[in-house]
Amino acid sequence: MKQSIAKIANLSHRYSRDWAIKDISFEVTEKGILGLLGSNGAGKSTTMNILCGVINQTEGDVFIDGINVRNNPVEAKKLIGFLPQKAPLHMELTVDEYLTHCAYMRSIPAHEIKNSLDVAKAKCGISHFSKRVLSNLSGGYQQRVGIAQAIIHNPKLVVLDEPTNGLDPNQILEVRKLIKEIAQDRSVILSTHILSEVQATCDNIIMIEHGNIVFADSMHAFNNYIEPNSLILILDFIPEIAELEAIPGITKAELLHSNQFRLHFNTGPTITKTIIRTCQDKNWALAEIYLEKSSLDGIFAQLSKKTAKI
Ligand SMILES: Nc1ncnc2c1ncn2[C@@H]1O[C@H](COP(=O)(O)OP(=O)(O)OP(=O)(O)O)[C@@H](O)[C@H]1O
Repeated sequence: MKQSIAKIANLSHRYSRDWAIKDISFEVTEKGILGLLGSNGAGKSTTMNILCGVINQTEGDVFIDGINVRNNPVEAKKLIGFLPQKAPLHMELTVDEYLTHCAYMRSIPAHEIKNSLDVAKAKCGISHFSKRVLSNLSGGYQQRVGIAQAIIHNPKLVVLDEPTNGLDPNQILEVRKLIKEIAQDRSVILSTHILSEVQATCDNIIMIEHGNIVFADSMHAFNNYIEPNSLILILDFIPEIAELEAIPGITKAELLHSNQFRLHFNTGPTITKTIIRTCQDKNWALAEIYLEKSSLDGIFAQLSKKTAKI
């Protein structure tokens, strides 16, 4: 069984009047990537800031490798690397100057600093930019420098708050690949409001909404739990809506464009086989059929319905 590296117990936080998170509990296992998914304002940054000792919680406890972050922040922070939503970069410094500064901030002994820089830069693929001023790097490379500062002291846990925000599609793929690499020998918590980010990167997922956890399990369990319930059907022959709704398992059919329909179903995704067979039998000349992926809002709606049934 995997060891736990972080324990978040009954964590709540209130900014002046309003609660941002309420009674959140979860554990982070050693190695692998945990995705913290939630829409804007759900409470992700608040959770991460408390976890990393940036702000103090109103209630509850956070333990990193058994160390209480609130009671012993200096020791706990030695085990954590943090890349906040806005990377703490000093744009006027070169990569080496900046990372050296970070190494001093992390109390790395002077004789180990060069090696720490070399390891972090090699891991993040930025060794060739050592002398480059940060403001002259692309957004993707600046983010790599942000990740390098988070691993400079070789922490057991790395916390990344929306690490691919603002990057172009190629940079997103590269940063995701880098995150997977750094998670090979430590735990990573990654926060995002993008479901596909978690699906592409994470082993486990925690979904948070209005400051509460609404789902916590493996990615595999999540994908089984959240099944699509609509599909798009494109036909060369246009049947009546009533004929589509007569297919067993179809609860509703909508005409989207001239020959494109959205079908809602209450069976599993194998409904597509029934539809393909019906199209053949009725000569509707099937051009295309595909399941629709649920949006984050749709998933929250599905989750709250399922949770209400439990
Ligand atoms: N410093 C603050 N003072 C008052 N309220 C705050 C503060 N920071 C966050 N909040 C509120 O707390 C709630 C949770 O915010 P938080 O930033 O943790 O969410 P988030 O999931 O990280 O969202 P985003 O992705 O937009 O950053 C929101 O309602 C937000 O407005």
